[in-house]
Amino acid sequence: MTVRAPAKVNLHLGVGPLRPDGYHDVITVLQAVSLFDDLTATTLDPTTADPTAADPTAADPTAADPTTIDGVPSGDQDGVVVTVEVSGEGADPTARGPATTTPDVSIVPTGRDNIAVRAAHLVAEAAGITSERVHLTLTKGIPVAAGMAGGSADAAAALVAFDALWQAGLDRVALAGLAARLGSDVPFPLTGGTALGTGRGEQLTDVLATGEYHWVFALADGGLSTPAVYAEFDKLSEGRLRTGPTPADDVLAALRTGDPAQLGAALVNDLQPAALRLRPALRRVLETGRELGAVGAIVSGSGPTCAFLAAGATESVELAASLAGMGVARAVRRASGPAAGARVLEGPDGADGSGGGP
Ligand SMILES: C[C@](O)(CO)[C@H](O)COP(=O)(O)OP(=O)(O)OC[C@H]1O[C@@H](n2ccc(N)nc2=O)[C@H](O)[C@@H]1O
Ligand SMILES: Nc1ncnc2c1ncn2[C@@H]1O[C@H](COP(=O)(O)OP(=O)(O)OP(=O)(O)O)[C@@H](O)[C@H]1O
Repeated sequence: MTVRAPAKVNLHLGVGPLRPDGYHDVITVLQAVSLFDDLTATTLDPTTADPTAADPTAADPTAADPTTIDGVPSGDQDGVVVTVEVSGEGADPTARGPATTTPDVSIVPTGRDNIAVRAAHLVAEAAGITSERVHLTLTKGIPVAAGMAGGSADAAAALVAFDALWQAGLDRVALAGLAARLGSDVPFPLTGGTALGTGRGEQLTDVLATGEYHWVFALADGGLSTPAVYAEFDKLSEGRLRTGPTPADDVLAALRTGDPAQLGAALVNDLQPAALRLRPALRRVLETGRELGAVGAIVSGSGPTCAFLAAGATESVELAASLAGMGVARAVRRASGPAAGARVLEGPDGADGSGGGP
């Protein structure tokens, strides 16, 4: 069973003050873009050891209660064992070179703190599955800790995959409820397209959007931690009277016209000053993209990826080539939006699932 899920870019990210629960109210407009992670779930014979698997019982040092991680069952209480193998973006570099002692947010964990594993345990709980052994292969095209919701895409893909694999019969509303328990960004890659997010970003409504948008992403070396960027936002807001998050009217109006130049001029990210404080070098990346003709330039979500909107497909090819030539980014990727949400590429029997998905 293989499920593909998309990355996102925030076209508007208005952030309100810190709430008592540690989150911020946001008003955000999210667009899914054609950078994808593929998740393949393979049911294993419970009696066969998997030599490629990481230790599934490796403890999460941050988990005080070993039976849950952030309120989500960890799997310790049942016989559901999920192992993980990662390739592409964020695959553990210690597999290729000397071990590093510094924790690196841009490395994808392969233990039970992988968000796709946590999603699997949530579906197991909902479906009453108590004993299964599954191996997950994550083929990551979405950069990690990059502000493009790669982990959230994997979680959404896992929800869709395990719902189908274990015949849990979860409808869209039930899947979105489990997604919101895993993270504020997780409901969006289930549906994809373009949507308005409120609350902490998890409450989604459709928006009227016309046209196809051509994006160029400048990927950075290393990631940024989302909580650290929100904390920096709070520091920068100290002493300022912040009311609610800024509304997204300009972006919503631009999306109705389908005009990239209008959308480019309307892009807003309230987390951008915080991301730039933590990564001052991103200023030059944004300036370079603008100088090279991007009609919009913004830090994607919590960063450090910079997102550039091009006037059209041809312009995006030129912009990507020029940006790559300037050497301001680790890598440059082109993508278009809106992209579809999480969908089954191949069913459990190897059948093409292109007509399927939630
Ligand atoms: C920056 C965005 O990517 C924009 O879409 C999202 O707001 C982040 O969503 P996410 O990565 O799914 O974040 P979560 O896993 O829900 O929360 C991680 C941490 O980010 C901070 N956080 C997240 C969402 C939010 N509305 N307010 C916050 O302050 C909190 O410190 C929280 O503990
Ligand atoms: N399947 C996964 N893929 C990527 N990161 C994961 C995964 N599972 C857990 N993580 C952890 O989650 C952290 C955030 O990774 P992610 O790629 O989702 O960041 P992000 O794109 O900045 O998130 P967002 O845009 O939703 O704030 C990473 O530091 C990583 O250690």
